[in-house]
Amino acid sequence: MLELDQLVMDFGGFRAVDRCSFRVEAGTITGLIGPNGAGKTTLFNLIAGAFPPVSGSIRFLGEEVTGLSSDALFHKGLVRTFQIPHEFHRLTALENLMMVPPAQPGESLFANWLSWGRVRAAEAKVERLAWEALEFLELTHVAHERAGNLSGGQKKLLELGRTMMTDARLVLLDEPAAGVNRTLLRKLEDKIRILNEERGYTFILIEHDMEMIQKLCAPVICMAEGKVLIEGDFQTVRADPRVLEAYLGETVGDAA
Ligand SMILES: Nc1ncnc2c1ncn2[C@@H]1O[C@H](COP(=O)(O)OP(=O)(O)OP(=O)(O)O)[C@@H](O)[C@H]1O
Repeated sequence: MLELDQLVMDFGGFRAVDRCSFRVEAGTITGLIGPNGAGKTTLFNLIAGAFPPVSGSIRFLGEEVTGLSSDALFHKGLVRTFQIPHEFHRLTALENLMMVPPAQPGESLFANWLSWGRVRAAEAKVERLAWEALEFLELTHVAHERAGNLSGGQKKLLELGRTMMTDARLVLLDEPAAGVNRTLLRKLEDKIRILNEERGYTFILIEHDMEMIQKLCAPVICMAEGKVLIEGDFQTVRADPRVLEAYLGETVGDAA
């Protein structure tokens, strides 16, 4: 589904992503781990089209997509979840879902200007989808609650819900477990698994919570200092001395 070949990203003279190559097979949940500053988020930014790489290439669904904007990638089914924007905190959970732009350009409001009936039909479809997402995520009881009032875990579920409003094929999740209590964390894991197994979403997940990585992810890729250190199943990656060394380096560095 996704193929990264020798991706490089520099900030000034600093190489944040250093010749990263790997493939993501359709139907998998790939875990991306590594110590702070390893380059994980920068790599996500490259994949999602936030900025183009200095060099290297990205193929998605067999097509060369290097340098395409995040908007163009979104329409191809490559979706990155973001924290709910601050200005959306005043909107309800339901409205937040309904604000996700349509996945198909043909569904734009402009196209529907021609016919009031089509506008109403499109709106009804979006609302139905939004309720389905809320039901799936067990959030119907907070449908009319402002997003800003939701707990950390409920916000993460809502972010996942926003991907359900699109024709997502590949979803990039950046630290889904951060700030989520243990109960909601289990629910979040279940929902990610169901979206993967039953709805066919492929995921790449950056996460520091190793329990979540162990439960959900195969394969696991560990990065350090901008490079891919190792790829394999959780046990193999965890046992690799280079991985231990990379994390220990972080501990020593942090303490200094
Ligand atoms: N816009 C930027 N300008 C300059 N340096 C940057 C920029 N974005 C990231 N970096 C640097 O690139 C390196 C990789 O950062 P990145 O955020 O990708 O790491 P990470 O693995 O996601 O870390 P964390 O787990 O802490 O989120 C870091 O040293 C960071 O300071």
